[in-house]
Amino acid sequence: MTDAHVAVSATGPLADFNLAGALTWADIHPAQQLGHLFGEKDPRVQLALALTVRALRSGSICLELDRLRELDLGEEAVSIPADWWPEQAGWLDALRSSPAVTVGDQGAGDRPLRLVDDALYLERHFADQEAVRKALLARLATAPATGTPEGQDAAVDLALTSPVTVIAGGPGVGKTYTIRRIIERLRTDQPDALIALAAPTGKAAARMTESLGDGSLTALTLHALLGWKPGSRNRFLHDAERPLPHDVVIVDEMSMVSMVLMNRLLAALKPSARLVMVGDPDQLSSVDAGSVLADITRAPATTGVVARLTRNYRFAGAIATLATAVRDGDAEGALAVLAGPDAGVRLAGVPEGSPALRERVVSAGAAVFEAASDHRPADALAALEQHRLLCGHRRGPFGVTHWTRQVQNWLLADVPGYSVEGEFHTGRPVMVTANRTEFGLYNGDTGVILHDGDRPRAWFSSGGGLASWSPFLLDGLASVHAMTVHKAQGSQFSHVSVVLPPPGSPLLTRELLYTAVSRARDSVLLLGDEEAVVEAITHPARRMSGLARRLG
Ligand SMILES: Nc1ncnc2c1ncn2[C@@H]1O[C@H](COP(=O)(O)OP(=O)(O)OP(=O)(O)O)[C@@H](O)[C@H]1O
Repeated sequence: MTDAHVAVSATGPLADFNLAGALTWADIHPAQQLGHLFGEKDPRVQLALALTVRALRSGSICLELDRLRELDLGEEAVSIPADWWPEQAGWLDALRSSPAVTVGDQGAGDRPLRLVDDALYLERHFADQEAVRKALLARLATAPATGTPEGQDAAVDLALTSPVTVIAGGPGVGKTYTIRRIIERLRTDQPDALIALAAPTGKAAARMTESLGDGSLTALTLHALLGWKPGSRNRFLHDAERPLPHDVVIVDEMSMVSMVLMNRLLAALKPSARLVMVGDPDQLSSVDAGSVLADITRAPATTGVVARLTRNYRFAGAIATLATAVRDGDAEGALAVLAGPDAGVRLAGVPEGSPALRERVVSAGAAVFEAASDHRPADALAALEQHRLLCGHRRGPFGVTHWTRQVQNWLLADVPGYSVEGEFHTGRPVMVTANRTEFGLYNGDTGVILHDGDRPRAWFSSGGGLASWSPFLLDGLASVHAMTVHKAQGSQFSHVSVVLPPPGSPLLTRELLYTAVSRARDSVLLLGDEEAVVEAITHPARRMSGLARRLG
């Protein structure tokens, strides 16, 4: 392999894992630094550090040494031969006696690594997790003693009194509806309470504002709420010394909140403030490391403050049955729904040759193109939301890049008058790839190109209305004939088609399939074979994290 990532100076296990594609220079470099700075020459300790950094990159807070086989070593990694892994007892001993490792949850934390419950952390991430744990336990200690709250009424009652409330449930169970009821109750019962609404992304915050809809409260990103300091990654104006003034903070789309951000949020709440966390713990977790919502809802300590919403008010039928089977790990049930009489859910083989996919993509693309050509922006945007092609991968034959090109070719072949001449051709669906708050646009927002005479304009739905800008001002627009499942999180479409990652892909997980399926309102077409479906359902992407266990 002649990859720029190959760490030429590595030797021993680091070099082996590097050549196998499981560790890159970014993982190995800190391990080598450890050798220089702490005199730690034991290759097993260096390997453990490199793997911990690697695990962080795929979202794990720590490296659980007894779950190494489940470690996500990336898209390109070949499977690691069993005899490459150091023998575990000896490996743990080497870590325990290393000058670079603090052992146990006490102690100064002046070493770069920490070993707790046979899980290895970078000290900074252990500190974040520990701070989150302690802050949650302190809040739980003053929570009212209830049984297991279930349903919307219990959720509202809890949010009115408990220092911490979790409202957990899938799409359409009334999470937004319940937030609205909480706000109404607060306004009558606790009219002096200062309320903040927040979400992890700009797009989610904009959607929260819109769906709560009376304009009296605006949701902010968590970064904006906490007073992010430009140029710093995770430093904020509000912290324990300068807490937020709010009495109640309601955070939506909690599944996307990382451990470090959760720590900053908890630190910035004044002691009397109540925190209401809303989200779907079964969806994909944050881009940054952590699986905070899933951890919190799983820990026995939080049973009394997690209100689960299960009744679906939006859709019944095959999509809901499929989503539930996927979530519950019921592969047989999922295959039965896919093979059943309801055409709303279907499994089709090899995507390239799938006439069903081509038909969906072309009819959706044609509708967007027709409306754009007739200069009907509202119709073009509505048509764009009718169907979305989702991929697990970005690159390769199952990825967004390949499928964007494929869809374009289908449209060129099948839609009369369709042309891709010029960068901003009529009907091109575009996606904003960075927050552009000056335009009211957020990373992940989608729009369509229309023409005013010969000038292209990019049209978006914005704040309940329509808005358009010159696409040249919005640099970084991408074509959105296909998008990743990750990017689609928080959005729904009438019809969804999903190119499944191939069997063996580390991205083929239960959470990915559940998130993809639950984006659909009216129909979902899965592209892949039964093996891929079964593999996804039987592989929960359990990120490694000590939070659930240490919360108790
Ligand atoms: N108790 C209820 N009575 C009547 N209608 C309800 C109730 N709860 C929710 N709904 C309706 O069901 C639909 C879905 O609710 P809502 O949008 O709040 O779900 P959600 O959990 O926020 O979904 P998503 O996560 O997809 O945003 C909405 O139209 C809402 O008005």
